[in-house]
Formats: sequence, C-alpha cells, structure tokens
Amino acid sequence: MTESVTDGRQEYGAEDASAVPTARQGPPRPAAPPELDYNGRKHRRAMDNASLVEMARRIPRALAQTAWLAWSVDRRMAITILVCQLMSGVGTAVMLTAVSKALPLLTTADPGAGLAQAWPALAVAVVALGAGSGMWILADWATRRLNPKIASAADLALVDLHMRAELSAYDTPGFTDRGQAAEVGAMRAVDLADDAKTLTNGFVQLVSAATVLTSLHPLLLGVLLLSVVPRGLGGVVAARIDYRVHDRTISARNVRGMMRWWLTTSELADELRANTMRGYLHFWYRTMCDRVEGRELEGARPYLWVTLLAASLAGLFTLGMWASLAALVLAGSMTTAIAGTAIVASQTAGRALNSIVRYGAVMFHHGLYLSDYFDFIAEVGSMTAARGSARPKAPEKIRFESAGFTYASKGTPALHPISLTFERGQVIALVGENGAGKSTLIRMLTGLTLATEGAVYWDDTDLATADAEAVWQHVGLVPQKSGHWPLAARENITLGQPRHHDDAPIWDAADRVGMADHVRELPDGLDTLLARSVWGGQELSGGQWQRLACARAMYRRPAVLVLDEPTSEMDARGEHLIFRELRKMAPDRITVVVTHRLDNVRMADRVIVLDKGRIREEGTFDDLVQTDGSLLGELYALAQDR
Ligand SMILES: Nc1ncnc2c1ncn2[C@@H]1O[C@H](COP(=O)(O)OP(=O)(O)OP(=O)(O)O)[C@@H](O)[C@H]1O
Repeated sequence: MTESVTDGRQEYGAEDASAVPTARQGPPRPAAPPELDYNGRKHRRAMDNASLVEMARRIPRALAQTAWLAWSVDRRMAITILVCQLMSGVGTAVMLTAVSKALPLLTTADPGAGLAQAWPALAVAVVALGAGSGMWILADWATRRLNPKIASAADLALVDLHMRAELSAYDTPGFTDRGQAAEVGAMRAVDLADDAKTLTNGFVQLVSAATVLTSLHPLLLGVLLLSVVPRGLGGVVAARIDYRVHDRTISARNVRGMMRWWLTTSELADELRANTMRGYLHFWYRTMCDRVEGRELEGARPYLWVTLLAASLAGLFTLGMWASLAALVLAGSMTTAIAGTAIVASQTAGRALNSIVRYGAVMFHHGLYLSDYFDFIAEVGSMTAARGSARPKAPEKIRFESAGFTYASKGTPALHPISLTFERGQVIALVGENGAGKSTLIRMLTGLTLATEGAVYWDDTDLATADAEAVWQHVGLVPQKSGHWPLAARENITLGQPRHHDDAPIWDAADRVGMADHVRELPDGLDTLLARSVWGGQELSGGQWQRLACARAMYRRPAVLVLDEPTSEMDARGEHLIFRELRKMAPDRITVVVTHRLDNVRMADRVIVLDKGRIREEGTFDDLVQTDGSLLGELYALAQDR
C-alpha cells in the first residue's frame, strides 16, 4: 500500500520503501539523510591494512583480554575453567594412548585372547573419556557463572566512565559512535568466556591428539592439518567481511537508533502529529533502514562465496587425508591397527581443529569489538575528571581571573577572558541573548569545565587543581534541560544526596516549589514512580518537572546554587514562588540565575550582561535599564513591547 502524506508542498511515499519521493511540479525532492562517517574511517583503515597473520594475532590478544576480564570478576571460576581444560586434555591423551595400546591386541588372530589382554587398556580409555567429559561439564558450569559477571562488569565500566568523563569528551569528534561500538563490545562480553573456553579446549584437545598422532606416524599430523586450513582461512575472511559490514553501518545504525527514540516517545508525539512531520520522518527513517539493509546485503554474497570455497577445499583435503592413510597401509608402512588408532585420533583432532577454526573466527570477531571496547575505555579513562587533589570548602568568593573558554570544535572563544567576582550572600543574574556565553560561564563557575585561558578560583583554590567531586559537593545546579528521571518522586528530589530516614526535608523542598500538594495526591505519594512509560508510573507536566528540579537543588542546600532558566516552563505563581525562595535562601550561598524573563532580574543584587562572549555591562537592574545604550535596557524594552 502506498499512502501519500501531503503537507501542501511535499509528498513522500510514506509506506512503500521503494517510493522515494519523486519531484512533481516544483517542490524540491527531499535529500537523503547525510552520510555520517567520522568514526568508520579509522576502523576501515585498520581492517584494510590488517593481513591475515596480523588478524590471527588478535586471537591471543582477545583471549588474554577475556582472561583478564574473567580474572578480575571471579578468580575462583577462572581457575576452575583453566584446571578443567588442562584435565580434559590430559583425559584425551590418556584415552588415545590407551586405545593405541588396545587396538593392536584386539586385531590379533585370537580376538578372545586379545580382548582379555586389552581390557585394562580399554577400561582406562573409558574412564579417561568419562573424566574428560566431566571436566568439560564442570568448565561449562563455571563459564555460565562467569559470563553474566563479565557482561555486567564490562557494561558497568562503560556506563561509569561516561558519567565520570570530562564534559569535553562529548565534544570529541565521533565520541558517540565510538561509544556505540564499545557498547557492542560490552554486549558481546556475554559470550566471551564461553567462546574462549571452547577455543582453548580445542587447543588442548588438539595438542593431546597431535602428540598421539605424531607418535604413530609423523606424516599424519601434516595431512590432518591440511584438511582444516582452508576452513580456518575461510572463517577468518568471512569474519572480516562481517565486521566490515558492521563497521560500515555503525554510524547509520547509531543515528537511526537516536531518531527512533524521537519518533516513538510520547514527549514529541504532539509536535510530530500536529505539524504533519510523519511523512518526512518516515522517509528519513526508511532511508536509513534501506542504507543499513543495503550494506548488509552487499556483504552477503562475498560471505557466501568465501564459505562455499572454504568448505569445498576442506572436503577435498579430507578426502586426500583418507587416501593417504589407505596408501600407507597398502604400501605396508603402517599396520591396519595403527591406521585404526589414527582414525580415532584424527576424529578427535579434527573435532578439536574445527573448534579452533570456528571459535578462532568467533574470537577474532570478538577481538575486533573488544578492541573497540578497550580502546574506548582507555580513551574515556584518560578524559575522566581527575584534575587535582585540593578539596575546596564552601566558597565565600568565586573569582574569574582573565578566565575564558573555547570549545574544542570551535575556533573562536565562547567566553573571552573575563575577570569578575561572585560573593556569598549575593544573587547574581546573568543576562544576554542566545549564544552570549551564559551557560558556558556557569559551567566554568561550577567546575564542570575548566577555563581554557586564565583561571577560576573558589576562594584560594584554582579549580584546575581541585578534585572535581569535592567541588560538586558544594554545587546545586538546575540546568536548562534537567532529567525527567524514571525514579520515584522521593529519589527525584533527593538524587545526588545521601538518603535520610526523615522525609521532612523532602516535603520541605517540595513545599518550597509548590509541589507538596501534588506529590501528596500521587497514588503512592513520595514513592510514586515518575515515568509514564513504566507500568504504574505517573507523568508530570513540563512546569512540574522544572519545579522538581528546583526542589532537588534546594534540598541539597548548596553553597553555590546555579539555575539556568529554571522557570521557563512554569506558570506565574510557580515562578514567583521560586524567585521568592531563592531570595530567602540567598544569605548562606552564592546564587547565580540565568533568565530571559527580565522582570525576574529585578530581585538580583547584581546583573551581569553578556554579549558575544564578553561582559557588556554590570550593575543593579535599575541602574542598567536607565543607562542610555544599555543592552539590558533594550532587551527589557523589547520584552515589555511584546
Ligand atoms: N558543546 C559545545 N560545543 C561547541 N560549541 C558550543 C557548545 N556549547 C555551546 N557552544 C557555543 O558556545 C557559544 C555560547 O553558548 P552558551 O550555551 O554558553 O550560550 P547561552 O548564552 O547560554 O545561550 P542560550 O541563552 O541560548 O542558552 C555559542 O556560540 C554556542 O554555539
């Protein structure tokens, strides 16, 4: 079915994938979403440069990384697996040796006498086989205990690093993409221990079987190896194709995943519908799906050819092995009994080699994702907010000394070097047009970012030398966009503070922002989950969420209280209440408020007007609005003239 969604200017084939919009009379055809490919380049270069030998080298590295992860989460289980692997290898060697001893006895002229002589060796073979299987089962149990622990630890490390990274990390080109690739690495960690165990078990079994095979006839091992080499190479090349497809689609999948949230969340459902955005967004999303799908399909054909070729060659080489065995027996170079043992040993070695090839390819594949994971961990690890050890007290004064800030991605400063002081007891209003640098100044003031020029001091402590967490202990921040945390109302107020048994301060904070009555009316009061998308959860209005963010900052009773447009979604009563509370709380702290509602600025002791990253004017509200040519005066007049 093809449905056309018309907004009067453009038409999109909204349901049919092939119906990429066609230009009719006049309206321009919408462009496909741009190719986003900042991160892929690095990986593709690495992939293209890597020879098979180099790629195979990744396997031991992946095994070592897995072993390290296993060791760090549960040493007991890691040792159990190792011991079981070795024991199962010993079991195989004992079993094969016992078979090689028993078979010549069984092929004598008198089978009865042969059996009587061979039974101890056969019994040893059976016990060794059973013990080997037991070891394998034990290793399996240990791996199952290890897998979820490795997965949680890998995921936790990733999430935690994100939370500890300097804000500038998010501005690094390709950061989100690399984060996504690392997430895939962390997700793959679920299977890591299992696959590593199967691979190493293959090695152990192979060594056992190869030792026995070589002792029977040196030629046998070479012939056996030949039968699995093609499959091994095929597996590695196929994994390489797979990873390249993954790598070529990661940016598209990443941006599609982000857009998916925007398209399905109730928060944007009104805007999307009422503004007839669905047609274009459907086209956009479909194009991304097609892009990913197309690249995956492109990889399917070479994948098929490689695996087919590898399997055919492997078949031919296996045939060759059987022919060689027959030739050796016919030429009298090998007895039938030894050939029989060789068959049993070659079965074991063949299975082991197959495991090595199969799981070697899997581990190689894991290795690529794991390297993404570890690279990202190292990258973000070096970007965590570890600045210095000074632990500043609640500041009496915050001083900017020629402090400026330039974002890494920008050539010009967002804030040119400025010098000014914020004092305890004062309410300071920051005013300025969009992009003037207010939020940037706030981030510097609270130590969220460090000045790229000059310095910011909390009393005598340069924030560049201070422990970031120790600084933030004294901060309460209401950012422009605060989190609608899918937690209970109680946690939404206390988040970031130690939990107390007494609810009185929580109700007090709710009361200060005019939310106490509403919270009382919620089905479970403070315990009500504030997330409509979760079963039993409740939703708040935009203004109510803002009130809760203010309550959270007030509950902290911080020495530095910073609010970035805290009342933009609030009604007049809420706004009045918040500013009244701020004034009441002001004597014990440094209060900084950013607001575009200039009537509120009156309550500030001091107004700082920023313009294009510079301080344009500073003083009391009344003085500034009455000054000729004042930007505040002009903005205020415009606000009155609305
Ligand atoms: N993460 C960032 N990376 C690069 N540039 C940024 C970043 N954040 C802000 N900027 C730029 O820095 C300048 C100052 O931005 P800032 O957010 O401080 O302005 P603002 O005064 O708070 O604006 P608004 O009133 O719109 O909130 C702007 O030019 C903005 O584009």
